[in-house]
Amino acid sequence: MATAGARSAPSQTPPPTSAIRQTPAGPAPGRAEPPPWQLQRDSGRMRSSLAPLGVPVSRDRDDVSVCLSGSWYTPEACLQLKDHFHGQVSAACQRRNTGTVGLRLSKVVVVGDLYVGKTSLIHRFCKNAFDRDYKATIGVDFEIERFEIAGVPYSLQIWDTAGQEKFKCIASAYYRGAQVIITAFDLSDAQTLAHTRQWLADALRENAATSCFIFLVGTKKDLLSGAACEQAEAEAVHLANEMQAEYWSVSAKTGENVKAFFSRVAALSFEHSVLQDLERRSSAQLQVGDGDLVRMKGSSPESQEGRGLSSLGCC
Ligand SMILES: Nc1nc2c(ncn2[C@@H]2O[C@H](COP(=O)(O)OP(=O)(O)OP(=O)(O)O)[C@@H](O)[C@H]2O)c(=O)[nH]1
Repeated sequence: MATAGARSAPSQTPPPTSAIRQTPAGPAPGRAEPPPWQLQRDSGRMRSSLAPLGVPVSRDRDDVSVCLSGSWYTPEACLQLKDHFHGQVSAACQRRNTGTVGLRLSKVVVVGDLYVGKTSLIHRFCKNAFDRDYKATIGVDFEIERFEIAGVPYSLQIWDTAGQEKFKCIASAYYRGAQVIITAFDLSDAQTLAHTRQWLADALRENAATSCFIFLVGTKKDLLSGAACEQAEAEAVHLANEMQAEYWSVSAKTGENVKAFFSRVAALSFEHSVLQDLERRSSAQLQVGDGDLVRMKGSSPESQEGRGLSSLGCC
């Protein structure tokens, strides 16, 4: 991935109660376990194409607890209105029965026009930094963010893709396998909102819509206020509904909503990953126990019906 991580010199001049809150660092000895819906973000990360296992975890934990709802978006702009994880997910977390979820990376792909602030959004979340200078992303770049959700380790691999047309074919090669698609636009530039349809269509060409969470994110919220902001957000919510996406407004400059947004991304994709894993394991068990899979040569299923083990010559 020769182009990953590169930034070029500037070639051109982005249920209705809040439950995301700061919590103290992970449970100290003797402290009560966090409730199952709590999520703790670990600021350990890496910038390379190495596999996720063994990614160093830094000690400066920046913990957040997360629930599945938030108050900064309207219910119409929300994918799911619920306060807690699915019952099976909570139970699996409590029993530490989340299979390989903690070992895998969930892929998040961020797409959108050039200059809308994709890199800035990711940098604000992963590095808590903001750069006023524009350096175009060349191809793709990625960050890995590690979380602990309800005691289960969980990692997001967040792919930053180039918005410039000339890098589009490189970037689109990395869309496949996304669990989350974040389509970003600049709240102060209506054209970039209109282009999100095409960005989403391109990302969905490589992914099944039913297997992805789709987010529409308005960036640079700090540049708008009052009626202009309300109007831009209303148009975005309307489009988000069409796209079956969840809408968020953020500012990488001020940090507004950035952590809450990624916590929401992590919570939804974590829940989905655990449910998928439970389903996969239960269907694998069914197949092992399914008598149809083992059949005596030369005999029809009907002729075997009603036979006990002794009639098959076992005992
Ligand atoms: N005021 C303000 N400026 C922002 C914000 N986010 C990004 N910018 C600025 O917008 C410009 C473009 O930001 P980038 O994050 O590089 O944009 P990008 O979408 O990654 O661009 P490409 O890599 O070309 O696709 C930079 O000058 C940023 O400083 C924001 O929230 N508020």
